[in-house]
Amino acid sequence: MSVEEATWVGNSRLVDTETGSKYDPQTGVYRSSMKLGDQYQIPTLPDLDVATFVMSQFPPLSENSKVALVDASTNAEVSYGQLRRSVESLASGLYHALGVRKGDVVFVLAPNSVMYPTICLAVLSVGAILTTANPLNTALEIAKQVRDSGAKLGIAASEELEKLKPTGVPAIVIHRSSDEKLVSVEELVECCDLELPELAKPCQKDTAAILYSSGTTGVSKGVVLTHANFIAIITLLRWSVDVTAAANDVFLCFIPMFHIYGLAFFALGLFPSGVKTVVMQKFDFGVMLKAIQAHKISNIPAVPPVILGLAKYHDPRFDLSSLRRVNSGAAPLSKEVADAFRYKFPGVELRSGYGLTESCGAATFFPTGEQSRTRPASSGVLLPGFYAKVVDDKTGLEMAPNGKGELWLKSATIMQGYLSNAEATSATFSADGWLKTGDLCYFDEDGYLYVVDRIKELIKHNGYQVAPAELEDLLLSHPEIIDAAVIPVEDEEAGQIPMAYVVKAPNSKLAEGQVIEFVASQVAPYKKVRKVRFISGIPKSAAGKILRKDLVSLSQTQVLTAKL
Ligand SMILES: CC(C)(COP(=O)(O)OP(=O)(O)OC[C@H]1O[C@@H](n2cnc3c(N)ncnc32)[C@H](O)[C@@H]1OP(=O)(O)O)[C@@H](O)C(=O)NCCC(=O)NCCSC(=O)/C=C/c1ccc(O)cc1
Repeated sequence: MSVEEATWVGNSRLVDTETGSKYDPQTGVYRSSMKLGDQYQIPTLPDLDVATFVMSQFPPLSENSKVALVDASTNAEVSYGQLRRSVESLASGLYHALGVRKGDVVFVLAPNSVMYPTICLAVLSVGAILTTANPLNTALEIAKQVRDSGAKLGIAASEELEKLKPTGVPAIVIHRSSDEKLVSVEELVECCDLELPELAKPCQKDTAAILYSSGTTGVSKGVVLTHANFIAIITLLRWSVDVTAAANDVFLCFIPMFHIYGLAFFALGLFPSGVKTVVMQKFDFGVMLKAIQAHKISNIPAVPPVILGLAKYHDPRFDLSSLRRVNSGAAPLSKEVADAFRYKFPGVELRSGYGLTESCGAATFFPTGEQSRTRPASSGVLLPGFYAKVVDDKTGLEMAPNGKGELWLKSATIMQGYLSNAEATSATFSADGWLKTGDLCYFDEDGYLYVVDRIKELIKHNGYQVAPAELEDLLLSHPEIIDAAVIPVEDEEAGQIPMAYVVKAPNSKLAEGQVIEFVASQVAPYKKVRKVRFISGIPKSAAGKILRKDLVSLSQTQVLTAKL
C-alpha cells in the first residue's frame, strides 16, 4: 500500500449538510442522514494500517515545516516533517534494535507530551499493539494490565519506570537518561533509519490497540480495537473537523492521550487535518488560561469539569478571545453548566458529543454550534455510517423517537470484543452484532440523541471510569469488612464520586477514615472512595445482584435527612 494510494484527492468540502438521524419504523433503526463526500470515504483496502493512513494525509512535503505540536511548558515546536521522521526512525528502532514484531503488545505509561503521538504512530507502524494506562495508576493496577494484555515491552516516562519494574517486562524510557543502561525513545529517534521490511506491515483487520474499560458491568477489560476501527474513526474525525470549520483552529490538548478521547483526537486523528496542537503535560486551570492566551487557542476538546471551571472561575485578566469552539465528551454535560458557559462565553460554540472506548471514540456530534445551542441537553446526531437502536430492556422492543431505552450501536468503529473474555463480549453484543452501550437514551423527532441515565454499573469521576466491582473486591479483601457495595454520588465539580456502603464484621471498630485510607492506598486518586456509610446488610436481588438503585435512593435520603 503506497502512501499516495491512501491519500485523499483534494480537500474541497463535498459535504451534504442535512443533519439529524433518520428513524426507520420498519426496522426500528436510526441512522445518520448526513453523507460523507467522496473524498471522505472510509478506505476499504485490506492491507492498510492506521499509521500509514494517518501519515499519508500529513500536509504535503512542501509544507514540512508546518507546526504540528507545541509543548505548552517549553514552547518547543514539532513540525509535520519532524513528526514524520521521528515516527519512521522510532519504528525502525523498535523493529531492528529492540526486536518488536507484529502482534507484540507495547505498554505505554506516560502523561501527555509532544512525544506521545510519535510513540503511538511508531508502535502501530510496526504492527505492534498499543496498550496505554493512566500514569496515576498504582503499581498493582499496572501489573494487572501488563499481565492481562500480555505486554512484551514498556515505554515509560522515567518517573513511572519503577511501577513497571516488578512486572519483569523490559522497558525503555522516553527521554535520554543519565543511566547508560537505559535505552530511550530519544536515542532511537536519533540513531535508527533502517527500512522496515514489507512483511512486517500490519493490515486493517489486525489488532491496533487494547484499551481498558469496565464496559457495562464488572472490572476493567481489554477493549480490542483494530486498524480498521481507527481508520474509520479518523476518517470521520477529519470530516467533522472540515464540516465544523475547525480546519484552521489551534487546538489545546490536556485531555489524556492514554484514553480513547485523547488518543483518537490528539495522538492520531487530528494530523490529517493539518492543525496545530498545543500539548499540556497535565491539566492545571491557570496553565490552561495562560496557554489559551499565549497560543491563541481556538478549539478545546474538553470534559464537563473543565467547562464548569471556565464558566465559574475564568479570570478576566486573561484574554481568551481567540476561543471559538469547545467540545464536551466523556461524561454528561448538564444544561445548567452549558447555560452558564454560554452566558460567560457567548461567542464560543459549545458542543457535546457521545462516545465510548468500545466505539473507538465519538458516535455522535453537533455539526453546528447553533444546533447545539438550541438543544443544550442533547449530545448531537449520529456520525455518518453509524446505526442505532433504542431498546426497551423489559420488552426488547425498538423504541420510536422520544421512547427511552438502552442505546445499541453498529458502525465500522465498533470494537471486536473484550480480550480473552468471551462471556463479557457475548453479554455486550446482541446476537446480530449490536453493541449494547449500557446507557439509557432517546432520540427526539429530529434525530438528536439525549443520554438520560446510566444502566451500566459505572461511576464517572472527572470523566474517568471507576468500576464499582473493582472497589468492592478491594473492600472485601479487608479482614473487618464482610460485605460492600459502591455507588455513584453526584458531585458538582467532578460529576460523580464513589461512595461505599460497608457491612462491618461483628465487634469491628472500623471507622470511615480507615476505610477511605485502605482503598486510597491501593488505587489511583480518581478511584478513591470518598464517602463511606456503614449498613447492616447490602440489599440484593434473589439472584444475589446488588440493588444499586436502592442504595442510590438511600444515599439521597441520607443527604436530605442530614440537611434537616
Ligand atoms: C482535566 C481533568 C477533568 C481534571 O484534572 P485534574 O484536576 O488534574 O484531576 P485528575 O482527575 O486528573 O486527578 C487529580 C488527582 O490526582 C492526584 N495527583 C496528581 N498528580 C499526582 C501524582 N504525581 N501522584 C499522585 N497523585 C497525583 C491529585 O492529588 C488529585 O487527587 P484528588 O484531589 O484526590 O482527586 C482530568 O480529570 C481529565 O483529563 N479527565 C478526562 C478523562 C478522559 O479523558 N476521559 C475520557 C475517557 S474515553 C471516553 O469516555 C470517550 C468519550 C468521547 C466522547 C465524545 C467524543 O467526541 C469522543 C470521545
